[in-house]
Amino acid sequence: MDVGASRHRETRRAFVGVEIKVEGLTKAFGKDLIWKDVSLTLPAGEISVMLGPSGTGKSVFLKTLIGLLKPNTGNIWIEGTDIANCKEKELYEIRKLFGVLFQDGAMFGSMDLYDNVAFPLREHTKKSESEVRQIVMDKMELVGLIGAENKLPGEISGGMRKRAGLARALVLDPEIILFDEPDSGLDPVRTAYLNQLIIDLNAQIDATFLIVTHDINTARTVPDNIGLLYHKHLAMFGPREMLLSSEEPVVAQFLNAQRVGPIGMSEEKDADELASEQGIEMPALPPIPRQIEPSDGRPRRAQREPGDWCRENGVVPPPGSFESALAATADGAA
Ligand SMILES: Nc1ncnc2c1ncn2[C@@H]1O[C@H](COP(=O)(O)OP(=O)(O)OP(=O)(O)O)[C@@H](O)[C@H]1O
Repeated sequence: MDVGASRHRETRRAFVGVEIKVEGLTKAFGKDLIWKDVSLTLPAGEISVMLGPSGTGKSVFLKTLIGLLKPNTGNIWIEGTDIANCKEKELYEIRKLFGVLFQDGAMFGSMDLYDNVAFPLREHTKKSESEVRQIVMDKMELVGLIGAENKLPGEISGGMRKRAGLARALVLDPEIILFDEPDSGLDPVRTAYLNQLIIDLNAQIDATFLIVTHDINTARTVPDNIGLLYHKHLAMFGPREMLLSSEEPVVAQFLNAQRVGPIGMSEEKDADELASEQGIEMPALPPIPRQIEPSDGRPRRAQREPGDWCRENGVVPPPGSFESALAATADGAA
């Protein structure tokens, strides 16, 4: 009998995470408008990614979702509470649903990884040290850090720090996990491992994930949904296949990392540059890659069959879409 698999089954929860419904959200700092009228729903238990050129307010969006920043107008509904307009006490309660992985892991430099991961438990619960130990070791195992408990954050690599930050974000069993650029500063191999870890984690805990990233490969292969902030508004938000098959110039340019299109060096291209591009066609959309699947082969609750959304919506995906990585490699080699 596969003991690992049965233990895994037991740890999968019988419920899915929490939906976040954002309505007409606007944020400005003084006269400086960051984004306006953002509306979207992060579906319960699904993985969503928020993309956008630098400075478009992705981190501000994350901080607003968790109530660290107040929007000027709009609502953020979580389990029947509008956290954009609720009392501090209610916000405090709702915040307990969140786990956040900050960009640099946000570890205390003087504490070893064990104490860093144990910190929220010691701070926010009355658990005994033996219970704390069990939870910390469980989460350290989940992120592959067993054996590194006594290292200081300064003694480990950036990838390990992120995983330690993730273990700490998990100790209070969050229903929603926000990842602020989890792949920043990581090499492509470490990013691939972290992306697999994110998928495996979602399969296991069914929480609602929102990832802010600049990494196009992450955006194309990890999430169930993609959003794009651009020019002070939400250009588009929807299922991954919808955005990856979209010909909308801003979406197609950003998701395919192309130079031709409306987005320029300083976010918007100037009129001359755009005029010189008149008549230049946008390159054809590349194939839609397959979404990363859990490493144990069991589908996530939110996972859909490759091409499902395109079929349901009568969209013909770009040629070569959804071929398995192996088939694509074999084709390339032929
Ligand atoms: N507390 C604050 N007070 C005033 N302005 C702020 C504050 N926080 C962020 N900003 C401004 O909001 C804008 C958006 O910042 P934010 O960090 O959210 O962008 P981003 O899309 O996450 O960028 P990047 O991709 O480069 O990390 C920036 O112009 C920033 O200066």
